[in-house]
Amino acid sequence: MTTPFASEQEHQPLKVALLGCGNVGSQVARILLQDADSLAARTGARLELIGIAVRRLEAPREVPLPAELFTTDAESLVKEADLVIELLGGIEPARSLIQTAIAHGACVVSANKALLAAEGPALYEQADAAGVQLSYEAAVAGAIPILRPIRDSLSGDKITRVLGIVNGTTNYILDQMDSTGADFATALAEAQRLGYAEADPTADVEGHDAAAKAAILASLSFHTRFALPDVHCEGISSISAADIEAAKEAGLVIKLLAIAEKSQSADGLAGVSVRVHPTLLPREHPLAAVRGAFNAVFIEAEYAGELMFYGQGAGGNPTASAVLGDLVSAARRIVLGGPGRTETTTGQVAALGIDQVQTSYCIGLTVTDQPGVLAQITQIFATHEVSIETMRQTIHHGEAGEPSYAELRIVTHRAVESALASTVQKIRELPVITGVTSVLRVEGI
Ligand SMILES: NC(=O)C1=CN([C@@H]2O[C@H](COP(=O)(O)OP(=O)(O)OC[C@H]3O[C@@H](n4cnc5c(N)ncnc54)[C@H](O)[C@@H]3O)[C@@H](O)[C@H]2O)C=CC1
Ligand SMILES: N[C@@H](CC=O)C(=O)O
Ligand code: NA
Repeated sequence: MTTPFASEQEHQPLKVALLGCGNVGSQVARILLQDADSLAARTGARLELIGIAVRRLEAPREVPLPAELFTTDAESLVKEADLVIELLGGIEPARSLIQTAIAHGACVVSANKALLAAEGPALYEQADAAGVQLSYEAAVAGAIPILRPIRDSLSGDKITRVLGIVNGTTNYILDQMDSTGADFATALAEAQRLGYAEADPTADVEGHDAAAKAAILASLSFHTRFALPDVHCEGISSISAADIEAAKEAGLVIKLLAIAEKSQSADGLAGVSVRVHPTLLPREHPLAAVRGAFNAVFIEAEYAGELMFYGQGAGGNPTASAVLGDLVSAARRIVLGGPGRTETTTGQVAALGIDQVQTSYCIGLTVTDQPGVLAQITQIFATHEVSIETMRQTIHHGEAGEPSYAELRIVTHRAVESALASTVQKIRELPVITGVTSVLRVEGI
């Protein structure tokens, strides 16, 4: 019986350069060395790790690796390689080193969503022109195979909507706050300790990491290059314990979602809305069950219907799994020959601004407890053509002469964001309103 890689014995080893030896890089190096035989069998050529670019040769390392592999000369290392794995993070020198690798004919594997969201189109074009592969499965939802299914398995379908929990750190924080009552700072510190968070966790907490992933997901799903400025981004730093508690009472859960969906602006322009923001979901929604640092991407496609991809979106080993999958795939292409995968940009749809988004909203208000208050509020909703789905009122009776007040939680039908914003603005101006405690978007109701 012949193996698919009859040339296995003959093909010369492929030289692999690794840039970065942090959480992910150290695990990639370990697996490349430890699983060298099985990787060679699957690839048809040995994947020979020729060097690891680091900042300091003597830095203490949690994963023991042969000292002779370390170098501080990333540039020279890249020029010798057939395959380059970029796990430095950040824009520079990652971008220049990837450009050098491509110019020298190397295939590149990267997990750097920040770079790909900012500079992806230029890099893909350079790679296409050079006939080499630039792969980045690890950049979105870590270990979960999601980019390849969107690009390849669903290439005969039409994706209409993508909803993703694509940042493990924020999902971990929100889940800890929801399930254990942990405070924000403690949950964040634990996510950092577990290796989920970015070097600067602001990128996680403020939604920038998820926004970069949303741009990549939207680009592949809608065959159009979306970049970071196309993504509306709100993080979770304004989510309070009270918001979590109120959501719980209403049978909802707060998740930071990356959303990319086909939509239409008020004036009929077809486009795609790409956004990241805290979102209320019913507790029975499949994404509500995604706990801890896990990620999941929920896709709606015209023919496939609903699909959900679930798994570990962060951490050294899970991310290394996706990196190595890309590496083996790129190496096989070198062994077998043939063209690499290319991005398609045939969609050319417009990115819609956040003011044109249509979704449901949950608005928390505190109001004075007096006759006619609800009528004033509902009148404003009616004037702005925002339809109310449910309204819940809790009266708090004042103690020791304090006046009583009411807490209102109003959930709307789908409404246009700009109309909702004007509604909330007018409500704030009502003398009977003592506070707008939260305005959160709702999906899945
Ligand atoms: N940690 C995770 O769970 C995931 C990380 N990623 C991405 O993978 C990449 C790597 O992430 P981590 O390993 O977590 O980061 P890290 O911060 O643990 O590792 C990066 C390493 O690169 C080194 N480095 C930075 N600039 C360098 C330079 N100029 N020369 C030599 N070394 C340099 C740093 O000293 C550090 O050791 C990032 O792009 C990140 O966004 C993607 C998915 C999940
Ligand atoms: N910091 C990111 C790591 C993976 O991309 C996260 O928390 O998900
Ligand atoms: Na992935």
